[in-house]
Amino acid sequence: MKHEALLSCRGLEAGYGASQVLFGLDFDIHAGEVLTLLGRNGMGKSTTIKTLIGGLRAKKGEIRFGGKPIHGARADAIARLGVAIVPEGRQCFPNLTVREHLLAFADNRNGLRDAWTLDRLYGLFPRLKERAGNMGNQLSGGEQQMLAIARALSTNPRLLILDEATEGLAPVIRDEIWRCLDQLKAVGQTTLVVDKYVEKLVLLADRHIILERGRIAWTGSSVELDSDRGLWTRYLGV
Ligand SMILES: Nc1ncnc2c1ncn2[C@@H]1O[C@H](COP(=O)(O)OP(=O)(O)OP(=O)(O)O)[C@@H](O)[C@H]1O
Repeated sequence: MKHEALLSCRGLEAGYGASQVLFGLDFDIHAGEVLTLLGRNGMGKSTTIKTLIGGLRAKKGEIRFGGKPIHGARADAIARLGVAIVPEGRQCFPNLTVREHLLAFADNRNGLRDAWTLDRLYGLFPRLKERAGNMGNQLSGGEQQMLAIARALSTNPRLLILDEATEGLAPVIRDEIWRCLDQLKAVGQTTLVVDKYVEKLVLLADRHIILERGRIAWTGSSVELDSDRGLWTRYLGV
């Protein structure tokens, strides 16, 4: 028997005021899976994420996390259940050191095995260990992004969400983020990724959802997406 999904959406509709953006999304994220949300600009990826994390209220439909309904729950309550987001734009604190960032939010309230300790986080991002005593405002953009990911992991989330985590980063730093994703997948961290580097994501992720004007246009495995370049041109503009 298949286990219940960690997160499931049914008939999810959301938007801003009178303008509807999501028109009935149905999808599941299973524990241990790396899932991507793909689609051209303005197709509803960020809106989907905002709705999942309680930043925007669903107009219709259902979101369940760990079996509990969370549509209608507040963002802080959803975070406490174990959903952590690495937002676009990183948002590090200028006056906290790297180490302080990683300790200030550290928690394992959901009792995950193999919790993310400071040592494990430094193992994932050796660069952060070298910069442990530096303030947030002394870090490069790439280091801030690594710190944002490490900080989210320090809360030991059951679901990690990366929203355009490689946006604006130099290729060499982007590679660090891909390497991190690969390691997260190897240790079974359930992760939802929004990013535009499809050629990397088919190597790193298990499954993909393509959004087209607020609807799921296609969903399938990395092998399926990799072998159907028509999807790339039709829906992803690559
Ligand atoms: N705060 C907002 N108020 C009103 N409309 C919005 C708001 N945020 C997004 N939209 C609209 O919702 C639609 C979906 O946007 P969304 O940001 O979810 O797309 P996206 O797929 O994440 O694309 P992008 O990569 O450009 O962010 C777009 O038409 C956008 O203009």
